[in-house]
Amino acid sequence: MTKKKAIIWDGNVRDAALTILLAVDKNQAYSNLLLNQTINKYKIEAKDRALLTEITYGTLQHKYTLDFYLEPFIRGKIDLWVRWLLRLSVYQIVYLNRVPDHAAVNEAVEIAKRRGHKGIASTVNGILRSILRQGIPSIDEITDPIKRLAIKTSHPEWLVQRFIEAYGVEKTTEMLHENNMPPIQTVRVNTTKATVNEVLALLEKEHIEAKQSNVMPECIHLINGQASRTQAFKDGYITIQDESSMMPANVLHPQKGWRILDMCAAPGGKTTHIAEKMGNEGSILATDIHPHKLDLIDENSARLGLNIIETAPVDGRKAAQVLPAESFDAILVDAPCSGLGVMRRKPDIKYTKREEDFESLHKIQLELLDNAVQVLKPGGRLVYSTCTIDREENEGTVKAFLASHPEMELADIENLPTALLNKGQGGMLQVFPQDFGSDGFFVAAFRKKLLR
Ligand SMILES: C[S@@+](CC[C@H](N)C(=O)[O-])C[C@H]1O[C@@H](n2cnc3c(N)ncnc32)[C@H](O)[C@@H]1O
Repeated sequence: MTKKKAIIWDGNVRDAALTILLAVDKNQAYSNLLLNQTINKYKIEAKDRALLTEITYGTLQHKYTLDFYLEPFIRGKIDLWVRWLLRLSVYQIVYLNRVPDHAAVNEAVEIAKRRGHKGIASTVNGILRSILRQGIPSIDEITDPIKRLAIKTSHPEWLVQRFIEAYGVEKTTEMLHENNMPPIQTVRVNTTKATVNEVLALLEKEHIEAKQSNVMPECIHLINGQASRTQAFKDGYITIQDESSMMPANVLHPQKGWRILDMCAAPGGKTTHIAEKMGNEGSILATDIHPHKLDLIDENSARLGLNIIETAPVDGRKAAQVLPAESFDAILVDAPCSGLGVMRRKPDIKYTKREEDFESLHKIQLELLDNAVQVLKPGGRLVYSTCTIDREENEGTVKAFLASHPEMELADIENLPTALLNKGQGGMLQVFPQDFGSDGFFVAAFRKKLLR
C-alpha cells in the first residue's frame, strides 16, 4: 500500500495545494474530501482557503490543458511532484489575474528548493521564465477537432467522443466548458423546521449572503461563507446538497404515513429529504452496502430532528432475499454510477474513469432495480436516479430494465417546477450541468402495474 504523505500546513498555500494534488494523483484520493480535510484540520483562514481551493481545483480541472502548455518547454523526464508544481504555477500564470507572474514563479522556485535541491529549482525557474518570455502554444492550431476540444476543456479524448456521439457537438462543448466552472454552493431547507425565508433570515444574521433558487423552491444558493460552518447547519435547518440532487425525493412524491425503501442511501442526503417531504410521518428503511456509511445517515437524521429513518446494511443486489416481498409503497434507487455529472466538484473523475466501467455499472444498476421491483407493492412508485450524464447508465439501464420487467411501466415525472418538468420526456429527465448550473443528473420514474 502507498504510504500517505502528511499534509503539513506552514502557511504556504501553493505547497499545501501541491501536497493535495500529489495525494489525489498517487492515492486516487478525492480532491474535494482532501481539500476539506486540509482546510478543517489546519483551520485555514478564509483568504487562504479561497486561494487554496482555486489553485487545487483549477490545476486539476485544467490538467490536460496545462500539460499542452508545458510540453514544448519540458526536456527529458521530470519527477511527478515537479510536474504538478509546474502545472499549478502555469495555472496561476494563465488563469489567475490577481496573482502576479513573478510571484507564481518565485513561489515555485522556493518550493522546488525546499522539496528538491538547487538543480531542480533552476530547472523550474528556467521552464517558467521561458513560458513567460515565449508565451504558451496555441490550442487553436490543433487540427483534429476532437483533440482540440479535449485539450481546450481538459477532458480525455475518448470521453469527448462518447459525449459527442450521445449529445452532438454543441451540447457537449457547452457541458465540457461548464465542467471547469466553480460549482455553486447550495443547501436544502429542512422544511419540517423552518420556511425558506426563516432560514434566509438565520443566514443573514450569520453574515451569509444567500438567495432562494429560482428552480427548486427548497433550495438556497450561498454567495459567500461556508455552509458547514454555520449555526443554521449545526442546528439542523439546512443540508448541504446540490440542487439536482433535490429532484429524486420530489419525483418519488412520498405521502405522510408511507413505508419507503431508500436502497443506496448513504450518506443520507436523499433519505432525509424524503423524510422532510413526509413531514417526518411514516417510515423509511435506508440501506447501503457499506455498513460504516450508515452512521452518517443516523448523524444526519439526528441533526435534522428526523426520527422515521431506520438504517440497515443490505447489498441491494440481494435485497429481495432479506426484505419482505411487495412491502414498500415507494422505493428510491439512487444508484452507484460513473459520476460524470459532478466533474465540477470532483475533477479527478474525468481522468480516472475507464470505458469498461460503464458496462459493470450498468450491470449493478440493473441488479438493484431487479431487486427493488420484488419488494415494491403493486401500484407502488419506483424512482431511479444517477449523477451521471452517461446514456448507457441512464436511458440504457431504463430500457434494459423495462425489457425484462413487463410488470413495470414508466410513470410521469411529477412534483417538480415547470422549468424541470419541461426537460422531462416520457418518464425520464436528464439535467445537464449547463442547464441550471447544478450537477448533471438523471431521474426516471416507474409504476408497478396493479394487474398482472
Ligand atoms: C450515489 S451514492 C448514494 C447517495 C445517497 N443516496 C445520498 O443522497 O446521500 C450510491 C451509494 O450506493 C452504495 N452502493 C453501492 N453498491 C451498492 C449495493 N450493491 N447495494 C446497496 N448500496 C450500494 C454506495 O455505498 C453509495 O453510498
